[in-house]
Amino acid sequence: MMSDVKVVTIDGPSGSGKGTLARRLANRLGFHLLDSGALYRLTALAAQKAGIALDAPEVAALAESLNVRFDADGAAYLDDVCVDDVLRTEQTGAMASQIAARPDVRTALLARQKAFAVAPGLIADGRDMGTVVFPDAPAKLFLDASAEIRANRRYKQLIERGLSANLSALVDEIRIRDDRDRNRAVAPLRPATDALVIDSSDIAIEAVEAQMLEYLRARGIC
Ligand SMILES: Nc1ncnc2c1ncn2[C@@H]1O[C@H](COP(=O)(O)OP(=O)(O)O)[C@@H](O)[C@H]1O
Ligand SMILES: Nc1ccn([C@H]2C[C@H](O)[C@@H](COP(=O)(O)OP(=O)(O)O)O2)c(=O)n1
Repeated sequence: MMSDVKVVTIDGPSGSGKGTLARRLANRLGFHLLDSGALYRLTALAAQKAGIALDAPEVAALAESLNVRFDADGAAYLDDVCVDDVLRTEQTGAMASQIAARPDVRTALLARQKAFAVAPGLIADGRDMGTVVFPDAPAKLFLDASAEIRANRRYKQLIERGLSANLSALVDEIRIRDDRDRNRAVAPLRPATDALVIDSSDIAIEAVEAQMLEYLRARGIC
């Protein structure tokens, strides 16, 4: 039952470190992991593959019937084909942000996200984990960092993967995506009123994790 499951939510804008910290905490605590952004990205890719416009009402039906799975490393499969490389690009992130503004798409993905809450616990990474999907979660975190620092992190990540990147274009893209995610009518990106907000602009990953663990210990999660 949901109440037996310790749900920890981590929300925040692109490049704030949600995915990195969610993985680290899930490994450390032996909890399951929900990468909710991947579901929005997969829906956008499925729409593209089916030739459906991102603003068409058919996208919600597609989201509902999505044939997806994640392997043990978190790599995503759409219709049994690994799509992880294309899934993680900035272009797919931008498409995901567009379809994510549709209320019917968000509703279509809700039950699928809630189903990830399985004992002993879940680390849920996204934009509305603490506000909409798991409003009763006993622990809520919100990660932030300046747009410049987040774009810089993304730049380094892309270069490390051997991909080309343009820093000033990344700053612009991050600002556009932030703006869309923060100002949409349904489930906008914002901290839950009971979330611990951590600005990681000047804090190393290990120190962010230490702050999160201290918060989780204080709430009896670990
Ligand atoms: N506190 C931090 N300091 C420096 N780099 C960080 C920090 N947090 C995350 N990163 C790096 O920033 C990049 C983006 O992090 P990621 O976890 O993918 O962010 P998000 O899931 O919020 O988009 C990764 O390369 C990650 O290693
Ligand atoms: N819970 C969520 C997760 C993602 N989204 C949307 C908005 C985001 O810009 C896109 C992509 O999210 P994702 O977390 O994969 O992106 P980042 O890794 O933070 O760059 O999906 C959302 O609306 N709600």
